[in-house]
Amino acid sequence: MSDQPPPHPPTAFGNYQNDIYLRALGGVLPDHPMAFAELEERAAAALPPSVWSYVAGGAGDEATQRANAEAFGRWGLYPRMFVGAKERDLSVELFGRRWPAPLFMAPIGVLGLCAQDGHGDLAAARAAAATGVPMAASTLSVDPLEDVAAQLGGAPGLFQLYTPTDRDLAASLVHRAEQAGYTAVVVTLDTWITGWRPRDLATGNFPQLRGHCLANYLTDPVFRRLLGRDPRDDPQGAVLLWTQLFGNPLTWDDLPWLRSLTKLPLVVKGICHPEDARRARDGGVDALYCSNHGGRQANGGLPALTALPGVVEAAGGLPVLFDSGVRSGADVVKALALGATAVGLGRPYAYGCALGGTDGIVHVLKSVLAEADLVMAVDGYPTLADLTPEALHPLP
Ligand SMILES: Cc1cc2nc3c(=O)[nH]c(=O)nc-3n(C[C@H](O)[C@H](O)[C@H](O)COP(=O)(O)O)c2cc1C
Ligand SMILES: O=C(O)C(=O)c1ccccc1
Repeated sequence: MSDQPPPHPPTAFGNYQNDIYLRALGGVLPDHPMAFAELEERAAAALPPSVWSYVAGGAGDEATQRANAEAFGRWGLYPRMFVGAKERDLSVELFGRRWPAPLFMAPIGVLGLCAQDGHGDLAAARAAAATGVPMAASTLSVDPLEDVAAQLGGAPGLFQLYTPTDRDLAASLVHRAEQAGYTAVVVTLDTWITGWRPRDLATGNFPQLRGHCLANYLTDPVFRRLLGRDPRDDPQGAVLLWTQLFGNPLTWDDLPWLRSLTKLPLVVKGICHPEDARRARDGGVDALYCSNHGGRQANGGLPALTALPGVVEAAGGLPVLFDSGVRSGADVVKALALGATAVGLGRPYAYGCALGGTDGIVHVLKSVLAEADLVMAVDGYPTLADLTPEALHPLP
């Protein structure tokens, strides 16, 4: 991965709208859905049922998952007039790189399986290359993290770490991410154990247990040493070893060790309580990531958007990444106004991947960015600095 910034001007995302209308004048309509509801419906039809239920499903009766998305409806943006927000600048500096917009692809473990060709992680990396939108690559990928990084084409990549119980394996994964050119390490804290997921339980489906998305382990020298033989000679043994190594119930005592693993910026994902935000900041992390894993892990939780302002306040100026329930450009703008530094898109880009691989993901990213840009234009917020909590009014 080169250090060159991606060749995308950090502006005028709204032009995607013009492109679509112009193509339509020539008789060509968009290949992919323009509304989230249709995107979801078509992805449901396109994906094998087991992949669909894994991706779309969540914990318990999915009340928290729904609440994540509904929370955006409880805020309204004030439109401001006579601003003349003719040019918008959505670019943001993060982890030593300039991002074209405060949007990134959240880590999605089974993304690989969402693509028709079975290589969704590579599709997402190519979509990052095509748009400049950074990708957070999951530990659980079909293709090894090095192969994913090789497709990023200069767009920033973040490596998401599921911290294994074996410290040497953790160090090896992080070292590989550094070598491959990722610009930050995101440690996910809320998934050392799998939440209660009725859809997956009803179908007895858990992709990793069937050996899917384990490439980062199978290619790892430490994992292979622990396995004691070539994983191809013992695929069952490899999955069994993975189940033993995957989930590490970390405590605050582990944070100094996590911090010592890398000089790259360290981000902790799953922070929703202000006290946790303060402790993580005091423990030397470089950024917080407010998320409830899209309601996949624990039902009965508060919407991540509701937790965001408390995390931002406790962050004391550290960047705060955010995801969970973002479905549109307007949602992105609201999360930014509530203090997010950058916003992660989750399921929607996985659905784009299901419908059209790289092309489908590019369409989803461009649509979300175009809407965010046009909301900022129409409502009179030309820069990210204009998006403050004062831009929002709570709805009854
Ligand atoms: C199918 C699927 C797999 C996921 N895998 C991971 C993962 O490997 N690592 C991680 O940190 N988060 C993972 N997440 C959580 C996302 O990063 C993000 O927090 C979540 O998708 C946000 O919710 P939303 O998609 O409803 O907006 C996954 C989410 C989905 C839908
Ligand atoms: O499905 C997920 O959300 C996920 O990230 C995961 C990964 C491994 C075990 C359990 C959940």
